[in-house]
Amino acid sequence: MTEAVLSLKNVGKKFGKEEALKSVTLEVKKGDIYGLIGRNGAGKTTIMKLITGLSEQTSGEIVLLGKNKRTREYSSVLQRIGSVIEAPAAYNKLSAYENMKIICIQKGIHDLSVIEEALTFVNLADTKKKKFKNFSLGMKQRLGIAMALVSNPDFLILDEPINGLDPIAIIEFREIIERINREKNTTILISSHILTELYHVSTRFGFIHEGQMVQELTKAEFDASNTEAIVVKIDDVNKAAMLLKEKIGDTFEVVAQDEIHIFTEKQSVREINMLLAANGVLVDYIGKKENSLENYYTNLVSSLKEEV
Ligand SMILES: Nc1ncnc2c1ncn2[C@@H]1O[C@H](COP(=O)(O)OP(=O)(O)OP(=O)(O)O)[C@@H](O)[C@H]1O
Repeated sequence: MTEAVLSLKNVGKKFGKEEALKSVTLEVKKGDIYGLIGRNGAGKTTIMKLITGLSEQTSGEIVLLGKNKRTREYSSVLQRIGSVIEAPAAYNKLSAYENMKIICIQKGIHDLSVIEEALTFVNLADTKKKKFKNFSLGMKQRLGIAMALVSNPDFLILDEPINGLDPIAIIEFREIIERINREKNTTILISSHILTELYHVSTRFGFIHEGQMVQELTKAEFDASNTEAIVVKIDDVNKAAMLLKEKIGDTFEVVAQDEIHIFTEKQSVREINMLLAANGVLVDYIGKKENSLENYYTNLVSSLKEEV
């Protein structure tokens, strides 16, 4: 079984009377890129602050790299993690290199070659004297990651790093995360409410809602439970269903008076379209429904509301 880098068991956190976390159980395994998914205020930052020792849990157990948070050894394992929680903290008037040098001094790192290496890793090696205050948001986020990388962490924690980035910066960011995970063998915990992006980058997901862990699942499990479908909207659903039954058996579902979802991989969009059109069924729409983390999360959250 793959080793757990982090586990939370029944962790609760209260701020006064408000319960920000209610008995959260979560496990990040070695090698994971774990996507922590939740709306604003769901409790993502609170979890990250508890792990990094910026805040104390009210109840439950946190074990990081084999050490319980309630033991003294926890502070030593914190040195093996890197984190960017909320905004990356850097001096506005200093360059990327100068900011990195300060981090190295703070962390007691004498070999300054790590700076160049970390900056290269996040595509910031060419920023020369440019000051932090003049960086784009994407550059700021990447510098935050470079700062977290100087100590070569086993585990990297990133709180909402994609927020506010433009599409190109998001792709660049994704490539960097994947490279860190692959080339440095770093396990990564990343939170976001931009679910399409988390879908691409993560290998495992945890859905958090109103301070509770609703579900954890791997990307493979998610994909298996979200079969792709060909969606057709037609004028005559009965006739279309009859034609489809003859052609592909029961691998379709009538979901509305004008809509059918087809689950077989054997037929292409083009073949289905031709079958329907050739038999006089008018097709208003035909296309593929992609796996959507967004839909999955929305359905999960609304099913919770129905249970209440
Ligand atoms: N220091 C604090 N004092 C009081 N309440 C707090 C504090 N920090 C967080 N909370 C509350 O805890 C809940 C969870 O907040 P948290 O910041 O963890 O959510 P989040 O999922 O990270 O949201 P966001 O995406 O907006 O950052 C919220 O209701 C928030 O108001």
